[in-house]
Amino acid sequence: MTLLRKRDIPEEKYTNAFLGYGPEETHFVVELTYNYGVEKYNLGTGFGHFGIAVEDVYKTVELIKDKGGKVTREPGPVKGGSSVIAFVADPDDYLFELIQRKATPEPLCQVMLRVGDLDRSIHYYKNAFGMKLLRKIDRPEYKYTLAMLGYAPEEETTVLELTYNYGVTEYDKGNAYAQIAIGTDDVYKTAEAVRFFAGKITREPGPLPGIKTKITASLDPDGWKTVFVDNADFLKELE
Ligand SMILES: C[C@@H](O)C(=O)SC[C@H](NC(=O)CC[C@H](N)C(=O)O)C(=O)NCC(=O)O
Repeated sequence: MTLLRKRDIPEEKYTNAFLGYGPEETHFVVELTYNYGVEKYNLGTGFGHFGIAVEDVYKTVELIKDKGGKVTREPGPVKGGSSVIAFVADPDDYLFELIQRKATPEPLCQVMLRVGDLDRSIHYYKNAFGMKLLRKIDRPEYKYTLAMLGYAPEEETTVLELTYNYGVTEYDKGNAYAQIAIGTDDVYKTAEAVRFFAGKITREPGPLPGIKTKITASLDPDGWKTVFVDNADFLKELE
């Protein structure tokens, strides 16, 4: 990944770094936050991983090992399927799933979150967020079902991978993973849609003090947070 931007907000006692495979205007990026003096977080059990598409999982894992990285699952076909995958952990133990795919414009291809009722989540993300259900995979032998949701095909964009483990209705969300952010042309309408489809608004839509970018923050039926940011305001902020 490339370090795209770093900002220090001393008055709020944190520093952010934005990393990704392309500019923030067109790519999904990871926003890392360092809160002054906080060295350790609880990752909980609900957050799964970020997915990264690579052309050769075996070679990538060798490179990661050579650089002293931590491999938590050796490369090979996924249990119950044929995709070649591996898992690696970053220094804070966030998991990254490496997924073997042809070259793609968006290698940062998944955010995996565990949910307690897959149909409830699919209904919510389709209707409140306008996402498409791209794929559903049931692996009864491993007692889980996945749903891939997003705004474009998986080969082209980042998708939300929601995982339902049979019989598990709740997870510890910890205090490490925070949220995804999605662009919208109208934060007010988005907030209405969230409320209509039983999500919760935790920050009323409107401009942020100081920078004036309009945002709204929401929780899905499992309590996973999404911040919506006004597209035009965000582009101005990046200028
Ligand atoms: C692309 C898609 O097929 C995958 O890579 S699924 C990866 C698979 N996921 C799960 O097992 C989800 C259920 C699990 N109980 C959980 O909550 O994480 C996976 O991680 N497989 C591991 C393996 O070794 O194959």
